[in-house]
Amino acid sequence: MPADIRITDSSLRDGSHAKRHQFTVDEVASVVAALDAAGVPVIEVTHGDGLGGSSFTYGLSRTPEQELITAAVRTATNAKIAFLMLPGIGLFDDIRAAAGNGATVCRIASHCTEADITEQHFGLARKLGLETVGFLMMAHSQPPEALAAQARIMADAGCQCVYVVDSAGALVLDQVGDRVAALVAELGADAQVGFHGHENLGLGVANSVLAVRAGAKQIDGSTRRFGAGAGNTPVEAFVGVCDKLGISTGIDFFAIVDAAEDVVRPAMPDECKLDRMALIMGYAGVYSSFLGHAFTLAKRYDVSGAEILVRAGERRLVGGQEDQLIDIAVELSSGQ
Ligand SMILES: CC[C@H](O)CC(=O)C(=O)O
Ligand SMILES: [Mn+2]
Repeated sequence: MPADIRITDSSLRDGSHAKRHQFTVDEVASVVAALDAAGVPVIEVTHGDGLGGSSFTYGLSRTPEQELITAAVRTATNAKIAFLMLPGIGLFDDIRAAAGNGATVCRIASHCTEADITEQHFGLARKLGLETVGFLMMAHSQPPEALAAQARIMADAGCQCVYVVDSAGALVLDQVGDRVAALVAELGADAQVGFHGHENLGLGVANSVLAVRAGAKQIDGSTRRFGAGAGNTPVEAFVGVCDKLGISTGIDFFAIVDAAEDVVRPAMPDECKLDRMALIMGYAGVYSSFLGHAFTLAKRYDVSGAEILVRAGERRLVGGQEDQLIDIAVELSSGQ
């Protein structure tokens, strides 16, 4: 029996932000082995900012991501290995390399008003025979109908599942359902709809359930919430909730609970916490991957990390504008 929904685990990609991109091959292999054994159907492995993200601006990787992808592919017996790429950070050749190393799901992300920058990348991915997923990031910042129009651009370019991506963990309950429903109505049989949640307001699981009720067929999470900000929708909790609601995921609850505790937690530098800075991100609508940057800048310039995030929210900064966090920190340190 096919599962009702397909879960993609992002611990080894969104978790890369929380790990400051320091994954080793051994960590990736052990996490993939445990998730695969628990029945997780798709596992995403890439630098936190996607292919090509290893850089001074986004954070240098300890291990080249293509080596991590290769190790994941070698380890998985059933799970598909996915990678993320943001046009402008990753290049066509990065997609070709990931495909050559055996990854089969290509996830392409843009800010949620800029889907047109993904068109060529979806074209290449389909030509390479990859399954395609599109990410409309910072989805809280646009109303349902605007997101649906952007989803249409991705689907027409060859995207097979468009995700509503709550990058800031700012969406609340029906705000998720309304957005997912708008995409489902727009895309019909042309593409599936997915949801990617963050825990910054503590709603990852509840928001994901509402996404499924509105018609989402693919849901992202991270085991042990290992992700940016307060982390992602916890896969193990979501699987347990789905079991109780009669939504089949194909993942064994007890096996994923053990994987979370025994394998994923030891690979994490710290728990992903619902603390002051994470809550502010959810409340102010700030990109979750800014957390580590704000933390580092707060220390370097001796200013409040929370205040950096509040100003980032006021300026409506989007992914790729990490350098503007430095401007904010400098302003705060000079009393502006
Ligand atoms: C930098 C890409 C970003 O982390 C993608 C993502 O997971 C999100 O927007 O939530
Ligand atoms: Mn994310």
